[in-house]
Amino acid sequence: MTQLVELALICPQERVEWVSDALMELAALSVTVEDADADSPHEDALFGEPGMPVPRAGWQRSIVKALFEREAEATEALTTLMAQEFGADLHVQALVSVDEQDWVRLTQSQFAPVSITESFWIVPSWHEAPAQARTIMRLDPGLAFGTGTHPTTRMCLRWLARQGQAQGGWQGQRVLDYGCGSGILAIAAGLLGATDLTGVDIDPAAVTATGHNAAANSVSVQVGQPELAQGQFDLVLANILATPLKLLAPLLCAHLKPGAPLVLAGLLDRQAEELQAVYAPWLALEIADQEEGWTLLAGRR
Ligand SMILES: C[S@@+](CC[C@H](N)C(=O)[O-])C[C@H]1O[C@@H](n2cnc3c(N)ncnc32)[C@H](O)[C@@H]1O
Repeated sequence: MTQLVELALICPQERVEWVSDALMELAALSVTVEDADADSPHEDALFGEPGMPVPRAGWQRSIVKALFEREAEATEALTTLMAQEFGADLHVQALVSVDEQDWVRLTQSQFAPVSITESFWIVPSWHEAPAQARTIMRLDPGLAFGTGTHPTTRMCLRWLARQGQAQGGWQGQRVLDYGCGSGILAIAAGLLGATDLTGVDIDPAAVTATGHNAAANSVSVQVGQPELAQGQFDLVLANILATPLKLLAPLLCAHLKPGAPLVLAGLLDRQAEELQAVYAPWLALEIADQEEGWTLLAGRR
C-alpha cells in the first residue's frame, strides 16, 4: 500500500482557515480539521441551522491534518508555517507516515440508507436497497441540503408518506416544494404518486442538484428560482428556517388551493407558537411532528 505523510498541527480558532489554505498552497494533497478536544469534557460541538453554514470555521483548539506525498514536502510546509509571526501559536502533534486509504470508499461508508417509514427508504447509489424497501429514492450527498438525514427533512418525508397512505396516494396532485435544496421532498412526492411537481430555490446549486436528482429517480420536476412557482397547488411544503418562513407567509398561503395542506419545517420547537400566530390570518397550523428539537407544522387553507 502507498505511504503518505501526515502533518497534524494544533491550531487556535482564528488561524484555522489561514493555516488550512496555506497548507494546500504548500503542496498538501488534502487538509481536514477536527476538534482537538473531541471526546473530552472540553469538546466544543459546532452546529449550523439547516441550510446555513456552521457559526465559525474552527473549534477553540483545532487539529489541522494535512496529507503530503513526501516527507520533504511536509517538513518544508511546517518550516514555512513556523516562520510566520503566529508560528509560536502552532503545536506539532504528529508528523507520521500513514497508509493511503480509499477515501471515496471511506466517505461513502459514512452515508447509509435512511428509513423514512418501514417501506420508504432513501438509498445512496452505491448501496443495495434494503429488502423491505418498496419505495426507494436514489440520492447521493451533494452541494444542496437534503439527504434525508436531517430531522426537518425526515419529518416532511414521513408526513408525505403517512398522509399519502391515509388518502390513498398523491396521484393527480399538484405539489410545490418551496426551498427544494436537493429536491428531496418534490422527488418523494413524485415517487409517492404525484405527477405535477414544482421545486424552487434561491440557490442555483440547489436548482441544478434537484434537476440531477429528479432525473436519477425518473421523476419529472419543474425546477427553478421562486418566480417559477405560479398558481395554486394541492400541497405546499417548505422546509426553510423560521425567519424566511415568517416573511413568506402571504406568498406560501396564496399558493394553496382551498382545503390544500401547507407543511412547514426548519423551525425549532420554541419558534412554533410564533409561526402559528404569523400564519393564523390564513390557516390554523398544528404541530404535526417533533424530532430532536425541531417542529413540523401542518394545516389546511
Ligand atoms: C433546509 S434546506 C431544505 C432542503 C429540502 N427541501 C429538504 O427538506 O431537505 C432550505 C432550502 O431553502 C432555500 N431557501 C432559503 N431561503 C429561501 C427563499 N426565501 N426562497 C426560496 N428558497 C429559499 C435554501 O437555499 C435551501 O436550499
